[in-house]
Amino acid sequence: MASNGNGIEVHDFEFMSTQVPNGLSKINTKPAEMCNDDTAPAVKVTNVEELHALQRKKASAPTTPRNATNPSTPRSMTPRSLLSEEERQKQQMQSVSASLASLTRESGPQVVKGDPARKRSPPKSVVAPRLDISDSALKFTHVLYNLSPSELYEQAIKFEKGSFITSTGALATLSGAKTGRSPKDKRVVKEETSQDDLWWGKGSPNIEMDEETFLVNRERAVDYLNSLEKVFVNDQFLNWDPENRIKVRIISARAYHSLFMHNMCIRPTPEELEDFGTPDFTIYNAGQFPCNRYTHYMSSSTSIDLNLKRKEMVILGTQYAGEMKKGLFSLMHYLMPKRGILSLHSGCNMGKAGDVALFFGLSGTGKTTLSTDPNRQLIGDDEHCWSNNGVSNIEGGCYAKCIDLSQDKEPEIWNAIKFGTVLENVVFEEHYREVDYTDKSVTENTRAAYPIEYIPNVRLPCVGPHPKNVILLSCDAFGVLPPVSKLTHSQTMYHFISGYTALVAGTVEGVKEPTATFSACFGAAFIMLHPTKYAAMLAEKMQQHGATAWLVNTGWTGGSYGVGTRMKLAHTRKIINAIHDGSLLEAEYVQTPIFNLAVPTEVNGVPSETLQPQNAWSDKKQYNDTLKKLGGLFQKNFEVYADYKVGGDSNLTEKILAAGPRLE
Ligand SMILES: Nc1ncnc2c1ncn2[C@@H]1O[C@H](COP(=O)(O)OP(=O)(O)O)[C@@H](O)[C@H]1O
Ligand SMILES: C=C(OP(=O)(O)O)C(=O)O
Ligand SMILES: [Ca+2]
Ligand SMILES: [Mn+2]
Repeated sequence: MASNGNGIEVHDFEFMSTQVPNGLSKINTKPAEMCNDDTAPAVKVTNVEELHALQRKKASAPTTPRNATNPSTPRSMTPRSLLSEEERQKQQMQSVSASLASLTRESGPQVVKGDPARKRSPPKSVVAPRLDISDSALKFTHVLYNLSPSELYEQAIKFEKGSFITSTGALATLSGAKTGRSPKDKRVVKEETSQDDLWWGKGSPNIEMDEETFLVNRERAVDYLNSLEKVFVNDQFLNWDPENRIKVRIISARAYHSLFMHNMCIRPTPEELEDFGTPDFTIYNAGQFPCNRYTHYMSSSTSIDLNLKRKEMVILGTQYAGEMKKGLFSLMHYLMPKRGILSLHSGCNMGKAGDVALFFGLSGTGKTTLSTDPNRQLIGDDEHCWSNNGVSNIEGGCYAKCIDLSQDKEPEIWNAIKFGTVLENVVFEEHYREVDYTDKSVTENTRAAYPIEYIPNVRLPCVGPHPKNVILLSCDAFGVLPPVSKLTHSQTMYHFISGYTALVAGTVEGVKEPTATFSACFGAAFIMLHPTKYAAMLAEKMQQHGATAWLVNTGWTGGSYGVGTRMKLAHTRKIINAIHDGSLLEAEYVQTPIFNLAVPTEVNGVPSETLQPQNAWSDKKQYNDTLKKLGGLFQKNFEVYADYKVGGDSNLTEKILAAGPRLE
């Protein structure tokens, strides 16, 4: 072998070659009539740019499939409206420019659609030229509008630190300093259109803010977003009930946030996107950019501000994506009851016989895990509406906890963690990018957000008939609540209003004492009206449709946290199966002390001795003391509701008060 002088190796043998003056051999090209493998015609381009342009076919982001038989709805490329494509795009960008407009300057920012990295010629403005020129007005903000998961992956990986593709194809991301919601930093504007309807004061999640302060924060977010070279805009829907669909626009600074909402909201078809028009609600997510602590009402550098009159939400100083999803849920908790529709913090699935079950519960109690069931169609894992027509999912995706996730115990969720899924704050092996779901180094609240159709037995559209069973999930770390009990109508209301769960205090070594959490309607952080309003609606709907309610403890058995163990998921699933198939309704029941709960003596597949919690405890005195202690916590929590009426029926209120634990 020899070198040609340029460091390139030249093979010093001769094959059909002729010697040329510089000593290098020239290989003869084959005659045309000889056998040639290269039968495909040459590409029709004149340069490499054109070749690369060919690689990318014009289309829009994937939509949420509308039915189960055809999950991949063909993407029509013919615009339905009479507007030219150019005119339509212009209107779209004018709408985005209006959303991003500063309220203190003359007109909206100059927005231009597309990735700044791909532009070669100067962009054309979509807003009229103005006289009061400022630097911010001269600058273009590039709008990455409803990008597809692939495009969002590329943006995240190129520009956002901490973004990686895992071994199964998911996008691993970091949410920064905040790895959970910040309920103490949530503010709701007190304004004349909604203030009389909303729940204010003790126990309420709605901490007030005035209209002007909202505008200060809005301006801060808008200025921050416009100062960026590019922003992500998602135009999507909430609610599978077509009559009560809400159009939402989410403006964010990160591809991770855009992909998260792409997965979590309902994805429009190209036709729906064309007709999108003005959104009903807009989120300005400034993410890592903090609020100004000198601003009135601010108690930290994080602020999540909801303005029902302006139909806007501003997020400053947190990148936790769940804040957007749950912010929209708060909005629905205001809008839907106004239309006589009950909004529910619950999972929902449906059996082959068309029997629908709701799974209420606070964070981590099992809504997502238990509504994802191979034998039943998934309607949704977290947010639903119950109208006169039945139930509908609000969202287009699921948001599962992944701590200790195993393929064995939760195969459907495991398999959903693939290309397109956002994995938040998980830890992975650095070379193969295999996720270690047991690793809590970043947080215990690791999450996966995936489109709902990633669960194979999804029900599309995500709607169903009136529920037959209502399951109240409680993760009782005290270990005294029975694994399952059947509730009376008034007990259902008592436990729904109480919204009890007790999780272990944290991951700190040696923390033994569980802390009780009472969260009205199993979602006090998201409700907008007084809890009794939702409770009255639930009571009425359950009675009207003859639904049965159950209290299921997915928490501890055989002792409190530290002594006992977590209820086996396999056992909880057996219990849930017995609820679904109707067999539990036929069972024999015994009443428990203090809480007076009806507990079945047998459940197929569950050891009978675990059904009565006192049997599972070795220290009976400790069991009794713990049970009394929990009863006392329930009573104390309920005191504030003693003065409220549930619905028009004063009898019901009395019955609810009597349905709680009795300590004698
Ligand atoms: N017996 C059980 N029932 C339900 N979930 C359980 C049980 N034991 C352990 N788990 C775990 O608890 C977590 C429940 O979380 P998830 O279903 O996401 O809650 P939610 O959707 O209500 O916030 C999951 O990580 C699940 O694996
Ligand atoms: C995203 C959340 O939902 P959940 O834990 O109920 O699944 C949350 O409460 O932050
Ligand atoms: Ca969940
Ligand atoms: Mn939830």
